[in-house]
Amino acid sequence: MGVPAPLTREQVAERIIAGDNLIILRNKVIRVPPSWLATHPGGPLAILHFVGRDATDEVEAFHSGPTLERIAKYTIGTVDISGNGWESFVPPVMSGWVRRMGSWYNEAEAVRSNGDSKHSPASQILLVERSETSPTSGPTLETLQPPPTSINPKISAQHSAAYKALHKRIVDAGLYQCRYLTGYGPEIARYILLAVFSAIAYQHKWYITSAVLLGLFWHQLTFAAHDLGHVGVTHDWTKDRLLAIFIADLCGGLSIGWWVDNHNTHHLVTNHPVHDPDIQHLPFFAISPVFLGSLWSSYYKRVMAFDAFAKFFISIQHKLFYIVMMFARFNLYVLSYTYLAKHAFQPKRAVGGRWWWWSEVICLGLFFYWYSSVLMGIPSLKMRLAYLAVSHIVTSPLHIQIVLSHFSRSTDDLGPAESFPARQLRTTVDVICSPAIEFIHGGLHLQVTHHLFPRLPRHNLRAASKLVKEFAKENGLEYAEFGFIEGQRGGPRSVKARSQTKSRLLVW
Ligand code: HEM
Repeated sequence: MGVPAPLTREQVAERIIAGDNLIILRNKVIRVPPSWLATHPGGPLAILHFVGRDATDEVEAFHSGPTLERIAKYTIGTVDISGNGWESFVPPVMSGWVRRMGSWYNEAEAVRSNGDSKHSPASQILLVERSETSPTSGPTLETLQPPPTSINPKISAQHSAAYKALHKRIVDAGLYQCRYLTGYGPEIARYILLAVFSAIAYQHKWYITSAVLLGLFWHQLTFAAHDLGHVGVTHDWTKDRLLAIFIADLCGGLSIGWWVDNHNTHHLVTNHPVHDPDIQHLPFFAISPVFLGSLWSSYYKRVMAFDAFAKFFISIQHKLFYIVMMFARFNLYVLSYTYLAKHAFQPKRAVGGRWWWWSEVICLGLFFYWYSSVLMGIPSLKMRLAYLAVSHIVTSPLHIQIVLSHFSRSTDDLGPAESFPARQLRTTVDVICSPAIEFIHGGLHLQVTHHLFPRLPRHNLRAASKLVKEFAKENGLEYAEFGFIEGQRGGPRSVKARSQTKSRLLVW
């Protein structure tokens, strides 16, 4: 028997329309079984956002070697990627289509841009609440066709090839190796010192000092939880997750499961107004540019209303920026517990089973026990409230930094033709800071490199970012970076600029 002929674009499209989740990896067509969608450790949306697309760079960035071999076992054929590579389709989920009980369901209506304008590129597809007249039968070939784009497929293929070469340089330089002693040793010493000094201050009844130190402890711990959530420390899912549950849930009161789920989606559709949950977090819609029109969030499965309340807060969002950031951690509690409640009866993931859910619930219970005991041990109500507020407000530089890392960058959707590295460099920015004080930013100031290589241990990001800068220069891509203070000036200003910009949706 000869080698089967590569599948044509039409054949791939037909199978997607028939309900198959096909993704392209190098020249292979991978069919992800429906059962795997619900149990995928990276969540179903990670896969759904790549149906019909060349997902090689994303998949190789997010999976370990053995997992990549496992993924290859789902190959059902090949495609011809000579020339400029595979011309990606628009995944059905990006047009509001999902499969439920084996049938297509239109959960939101896709609004395609009318063409290039000051406010939206021709490639932009947003989602709005579905109307009575929304189609019900399923996506069509037309739905899958990519919108017009300014992206040159030849350049995109070059970026992608250069990224693969860069990834190899990073692997060959040993930058995936975690330096436990010299890398994490000082971190662990810092966490212990902050916790111990906070306890000592508390015992001496220096409550505000204790609250500040506790806030600093949480602030620093977040970075460790972040690395563990990316399986970037031991590179073993179970070990990293157990450590992360201890740090995030028991010490910090936040769900690591919630964080990993939405954070991975954020990494894959960075800054997309309707698909990136990280720019939709703040119930204080004011900060987020996505609320400039009533849109549908494919992650939260709800309409983000552009109502009178939202309009008012958008008009003053630049004034509220720091106030909202001061209390951002409370919002993370809400998101964490809602996530765990929603996932109580969901099918167990392929890695982690149900134990992760129970461990999180138990550790969160223990967090509430120890933190409320701390508060109740303070004699006056006024001081208790001050302790609660100060310990949370001290963590706010973290939230400001994360917001700056993405909100100051483009939220345009340039369509599936844009390469993974080009998209990450366009939507992400570094905060410049000296190595001596970079522990304050926890490695996340090197956000661009982190986004290109999410599983890299944080202490190797600086070395990797030198290679990324060379890559960006050679490929004519902007590597954006600014100082933290400079970013503060630009950050709230850019938020203000957005408040004054008309809705992208309204412009259409
Ligand atoms: C048949 C297809 C797939 C299989 C078998 C698979 C398997 C896995 C496994 C076993 C993990 C746990 C981490 C690891 O062992 O490396 C994982 C995590 C993940 N996968 Fe997949 N995956 C598939 C497709 C995809 C696709 C198409 C994407 C999108 C680009 C994706 C994105 C992710 C993400 C974001 C994570 C989380 C990584 C992290 O926690 O840092 N996966 N996947």
